[in-house]
Amino acid sequence: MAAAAFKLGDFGKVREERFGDEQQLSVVQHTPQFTVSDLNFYYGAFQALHNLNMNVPQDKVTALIGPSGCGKSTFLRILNRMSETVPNTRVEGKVLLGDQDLFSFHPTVLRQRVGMVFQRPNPFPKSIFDNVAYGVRINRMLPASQMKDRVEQSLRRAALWEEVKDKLHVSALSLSGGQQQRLCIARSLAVEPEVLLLDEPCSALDPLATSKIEDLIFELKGLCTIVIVTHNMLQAARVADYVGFFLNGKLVEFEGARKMFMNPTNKQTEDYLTGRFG
Ligand SMILES: Nc1ncnc2c1ncn2[C@@H]1O[C@H](COP(=O)(O)OP(=O)(O)OP(=O)(O)O)[C@@H](O)[C@H]1O
Repeated sequence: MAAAAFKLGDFGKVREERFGDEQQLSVVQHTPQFTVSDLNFYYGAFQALHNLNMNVPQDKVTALIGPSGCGKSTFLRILNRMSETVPNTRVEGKVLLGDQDLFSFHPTVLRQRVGMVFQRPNPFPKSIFDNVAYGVRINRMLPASQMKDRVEQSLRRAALWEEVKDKLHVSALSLSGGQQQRLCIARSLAVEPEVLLLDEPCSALDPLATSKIEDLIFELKGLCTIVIVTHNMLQAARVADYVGFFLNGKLVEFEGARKMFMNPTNKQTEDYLTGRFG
């Protein structure tokens, strides 16, 4: 998808509206949630990621941007080991979650801590309540008596409670696309993950639903670490604290969002942001 044409000043206006007179963030200021060292990833003989090194800061929003096919989703899927579900793949290098080796976890345990929401909402063919309760139930995280509260809290956090509180037992498939996506976010939040990975969560949504999800991402800041892949540069400017720019499987630049959008270090980053390619 070609990026729309922007001037860096356009991003400055968006940042100011959303963040006011913000400080420039430096990556070293924050505790890393993920520490990525010399990471390579292969689909068969094809190398999709090349020697990635970065710290993804804890309890902040990090946006991953870059043209189609540059490896953003591959990287995101490594962070909760969904990448391993693709046959004939290989990973090299090191990723720490906090101070623990990401690859030492049992994937099911890891995915309780690192939740993921996909591009297209994928509710289960169950009631709204059962969708949200699903992960909590299968992981036996709570007694049944506390489930109602957890479901309500998760739906409230996903800004969906008011719209569904009177129909918790109807099928989730009867909800609109935007509501289904917020339901999937509520389902991920219900297990109280430390990290939420969002792979283009708004690409199938209309502007109103998109703006609700962006507000939600903004509100979740400080409660969990969010890593979002997006093709929408204005969306990245509206929600991100940090931004990583990928190109051809390499991480070209990783910066505080203000610096990235207003004064990128790399010429290729500026060309991508301003729509000269992509
Ligand atoms: N299952 C797979 N098998 C083989 N190659 C794959 C597979 N998934 C992705 N790739 C390749 O890996 C590279 C990176 O793909 P990836 O989906 O990570 O890019 P992306 O930046 O997320 O793209 P987009 O923005 O279009 O979603 C591409 O060349 C893609 O063709």
